[in-house]
Amino acid sequence: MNVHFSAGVPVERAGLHHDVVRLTDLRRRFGRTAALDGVSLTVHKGEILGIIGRSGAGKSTLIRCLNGLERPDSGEVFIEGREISRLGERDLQPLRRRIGMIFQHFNLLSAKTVVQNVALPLKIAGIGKAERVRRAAELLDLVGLPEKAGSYPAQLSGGQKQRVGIARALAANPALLLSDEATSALDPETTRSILALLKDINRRFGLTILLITHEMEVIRSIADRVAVIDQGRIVEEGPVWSVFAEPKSEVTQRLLAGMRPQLPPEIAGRLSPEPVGEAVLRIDIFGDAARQALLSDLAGTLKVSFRLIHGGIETIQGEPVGTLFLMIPGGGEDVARVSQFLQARGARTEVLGHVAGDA
Ligand SMILES: Nc1ncnc2c1ncn2[C@@H]1O[C@H](COP(=O)(O)OP(=O)(O)OP(=O)(O)O)[C@@H](O)[C@H]1O
Repeated sequence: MNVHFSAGVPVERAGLHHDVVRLTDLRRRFGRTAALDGVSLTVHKGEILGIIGRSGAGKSTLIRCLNGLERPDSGEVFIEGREISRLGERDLQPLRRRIGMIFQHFNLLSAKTVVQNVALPLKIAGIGKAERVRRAAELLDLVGLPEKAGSYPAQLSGGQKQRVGIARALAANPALLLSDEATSALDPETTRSILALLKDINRRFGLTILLITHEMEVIRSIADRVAVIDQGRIVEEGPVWSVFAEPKSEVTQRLLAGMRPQLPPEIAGRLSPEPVGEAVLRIDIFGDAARQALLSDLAGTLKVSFRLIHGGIETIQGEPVGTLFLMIPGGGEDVARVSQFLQARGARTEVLGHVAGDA
């Protein structure tokens, strides 16, 4: 495969900027709504940054500020080191080409063939036909659709349309691929294959990707870092595994709720604050704490009995992150000893309550 994402970009622009995007204190109001309320954010070269937020959080306004469709009331938008928020339409055009976009509904031109769709950004950039066709064929190879060059979008599946969208977005060698809910209209299996393709392109060619989504699953699958946006503010930001391991904001905790092990409802429904029967202990572990033989050490060292009732450990970006639920019979003393033992090993523990009788 002979695809060079720096080809055609002057060397001084291709190599200089460690940060592809930098937003500083971005603000945009619509009447009384602060769509962006002081957003500062950086997208580093070569990374996949995921921005997640609920409906109305400010994601679309952020994207529009990034590609110059919206002017912020204040703050700055740097693309490859150049401030764009006050540029006129003429100066914006070449800068917009530095950002390739893929969309939820693909936005392909239905009257044009696949190869024409992919080559369109090159045509607009004034590239000659032979070069356009060569480059489009190369990109269709990259996204696994060489045989569909002459097809029309209506003849493709959703996943194939998005592959064409990706090829088109990459045609003009962008510095940044901006993915706006690009897998939201796809079934889970197709979503996985599109995300795998994006990750592969990121790893092989160092392409910087900014993913906008409302699905934590998308973030977990491929992002390196995540920023959580709510009511126009970034409420949490960090490496994906660490935000999954220790979500600090309530919004992040809610977004993660369906993805982390939860206490089974039949036990949750019987929880009582009264210290009777068995105590239910929640244990959150990550990193080194999750690499140890924590439970067998606990049983061997403290000689307390307990049972594991639910939980799991998954690997995110190579880091183990997990939640376990134990039931511990006996008095509060044992529970305190167990908690202390686990905390000393780096785990977080919380006594959720007690369950009387057989659970
Ligand atoms: N042109 C506009 N006029 C008035 N209000 C707007 C406009 N654009 C956005 N808003 C408001 O700003 C807030 C942020 O909207 P935005 O579309 O950026 O959120 P979003 O996170 O993209 O939501 P969604 O995921 O539903 O697309 C919302 O309260 C929205 O109603």
